[in-house]
Amino acid sequence: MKYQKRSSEEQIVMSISAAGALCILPFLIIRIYNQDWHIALLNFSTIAITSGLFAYVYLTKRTLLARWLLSITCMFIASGTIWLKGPDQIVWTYPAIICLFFILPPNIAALLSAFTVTLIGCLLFSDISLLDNVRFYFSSLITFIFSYAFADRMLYQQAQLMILSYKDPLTGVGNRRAMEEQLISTVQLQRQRPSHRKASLLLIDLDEFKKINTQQGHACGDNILAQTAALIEHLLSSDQHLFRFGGEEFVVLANNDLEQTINLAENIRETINDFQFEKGIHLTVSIGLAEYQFDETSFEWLGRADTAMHQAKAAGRDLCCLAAS
Ligand SMILES: Nc1nc2c(ncn2[C@@H]2O[C@H](COP(=O)(O)OP(=O)(O)OP(=O)(O)O)[C@@H](O)[C@H]2O)c(=O)[nH]1
Repeated sequence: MKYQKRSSEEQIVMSISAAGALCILPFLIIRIYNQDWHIALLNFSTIAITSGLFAYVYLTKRTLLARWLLSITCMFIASGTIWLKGPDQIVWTYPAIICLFFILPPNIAALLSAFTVTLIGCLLFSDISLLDNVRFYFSSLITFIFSYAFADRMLYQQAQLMILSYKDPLTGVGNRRAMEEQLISTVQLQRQRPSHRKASLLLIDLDEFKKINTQQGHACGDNILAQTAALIEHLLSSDQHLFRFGGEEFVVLANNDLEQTINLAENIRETINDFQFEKGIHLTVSIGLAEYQFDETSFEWLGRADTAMHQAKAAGRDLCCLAAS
């Protein structure tokens, strides 16, 4: 069977649904045994809903509707149980709050859990002492604050990790992973809509870069790479994206017609040639340029740009070469 990779959202919804159904099952059996039909019906409905949501996410990989339904189920199973069985079921409030923060964005979870706590508070108000009321609100508030802080922190760290995983740490431009994903989506778009505006690739290789490392040191080489990336990035429009392909090679993905991309390549070559780097270092680049051809893969497209770049090297460097069709 083919292994299906699941997003973290799918995993969270599926595990909470499965855990919910499995944890409630023993209670359902006890309720049926005790002929406690109202709560048995509530437990049965919860198991049916959570199992259904598990199957829905498993089969469709969609989570938006499932997350909302699961949150509403969490809220109502907690308040329903307390309403039917009385104050000794109060403990179900805390897992319900934590669950909401796992499933929904922190601000929405905060609103829904405040609603749930208020609802349960109203149901319990006249059944428990004033001190127990205060205890309930305080313990719910503490659970709420910890869950909010944890969920908010997780969200922030997730966003930071996402940025880091697509960024080259030395130059700050997109890394190879970012480039590959962008290339794949560009190829998909070009295949689906051949009439869509053209896309071209520039493969930019720094000439005789090894000499800089050998003569001036690796740290100086690093600075030159970062400066080169900044110089190129400065020349790009919003339709053109720079990535570090690896080592001293960069790629520009340009969603322009060929003429514009040829101008861009010449502009990059001249700008770097004219620039005075630190310690009086002078640098040139060789550029291979390839326009996307219908139905080729991203690998083939990049391969043609690479061949053109090597032709530029072979022809004496500091040149732009257009790939053969
Ligand atoms: N400082 C520094 N050097 C790097 C980095 N990545 C790759 N290099 C160096 O880049 C150099 C690339 O050398 P080569 O592939 O032989 O090419 P070249 O000297 O540029 O010569 P041509 O490409 O033929 O013009 C190697 O010396 C690598 O060590 C890096 O992140 N920092």
